Amino acid sequence: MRYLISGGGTGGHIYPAIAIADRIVEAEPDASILFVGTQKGLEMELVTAAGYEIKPITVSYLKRKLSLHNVKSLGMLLKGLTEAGKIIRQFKPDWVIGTGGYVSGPVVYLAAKKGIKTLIHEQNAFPGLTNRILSKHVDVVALSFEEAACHFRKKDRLVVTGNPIRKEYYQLTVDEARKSFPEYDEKKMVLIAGGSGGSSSINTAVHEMIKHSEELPFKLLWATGKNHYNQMKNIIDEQKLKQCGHQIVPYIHRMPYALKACDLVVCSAGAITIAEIQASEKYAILIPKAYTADNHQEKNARMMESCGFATVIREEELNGALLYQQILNGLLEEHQVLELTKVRPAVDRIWAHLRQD
Ligand SMILES: CC(=O)N[C@H]1[C@@H](OP(=O)(O)OP(=O)(O)OC[C@H]2O[C@@H](n3ccc(=O)[nH]c3=O)[C@H](O)[C@@H]2O)O[C@H](CO)[C@@H](O)[C@@H]1O
Repeated sequence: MRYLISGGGTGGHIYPAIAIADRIVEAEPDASILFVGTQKGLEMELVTAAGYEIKPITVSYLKRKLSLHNVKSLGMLLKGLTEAGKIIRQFKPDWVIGTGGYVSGPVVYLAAKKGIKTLIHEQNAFPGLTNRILSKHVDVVALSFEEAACHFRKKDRLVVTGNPIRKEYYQLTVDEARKSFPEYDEKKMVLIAGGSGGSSSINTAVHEMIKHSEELPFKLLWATGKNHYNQMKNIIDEQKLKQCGHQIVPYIHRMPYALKACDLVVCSAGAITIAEIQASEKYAILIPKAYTADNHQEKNARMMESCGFATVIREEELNGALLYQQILNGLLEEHQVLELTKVRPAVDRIWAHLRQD
């Protein structure tokens, strides 16, 4: 079978698409898979690194109010629809799958109009605009949370699958993962990341905390986010940081290993990151990004907190001293983590729907 997959913009849309592709290939090794993204998006790098072919189309996001930007975006959307149409005609997919982000809009919409089978996946309890529009046209709307259902009108096509994550999260052992990080052997390893784009509030608090980094009883693996990296490197004493055994990087490419190896995670509360933390069986300090649609990151974080799997710090109360204290508490106390054996991987549920024609 032939599968065209589109999802982009941020890691939270791209990694689920890769996880679904990996599951398809596992079940159907001779399947043909092609991704569609935008030239500027993170998807070009991440999808290629995962070993799949990706073709670009031209699209841009729409602002919620009238603006010159929207006039330009509509022009780009028309161009994107033409380009998506050409890719669909040439590739002749049996299924078209969208995992959100505005790039998936024209691809999935055109495929549905042409009568090709379509599935979209929504990662959050509050669905994104592209998926809400597409849901009226597609065959299957796969949800990660039951709570998302009330935002969709056509209930007959909704299925709850959970969030698909890459299989390494279920397969890696802590011992295997730790071999990739021998430098953290004698102190606890704390992983810090602010989602695929990084978080300036987390970076600022970490910077405040590491001013006295030689005294910290743990070592950091700190991903600043690519756009924040140069600025952070300019204001911290990187040499001193290194001497104390901490690492600062723009982006962690081997996140399954880092998450499995670490003793504690500090991160923002994107839906995919949370699914990965659960699968890695780690306790987390979650700092939800405050400006997300319907404040969905705080809802994700509170759900983890209410189950006892995380401590939540709101961005407005975050500072270096509080972060330090919560990391110490997180490392010292015994915490409960999700029992993985009770969870059926979401990719299996999604695959079950793709298999039914
Ligand atoms: C600001 C915003 O609206 N963010 C949204 C976006 O975030 P974002 O892309 O940050 O989404 P997530 O936190 O869910 O996922 C980030 C992904 O990037 C990976 N990663 C991250 C950092 C790094 O250095 N290396 C790395 O590999 C993580 O392991 C994860 O797989 O999509 C998510 C899923 O739709 C939403 O829940 C988030 O609210």
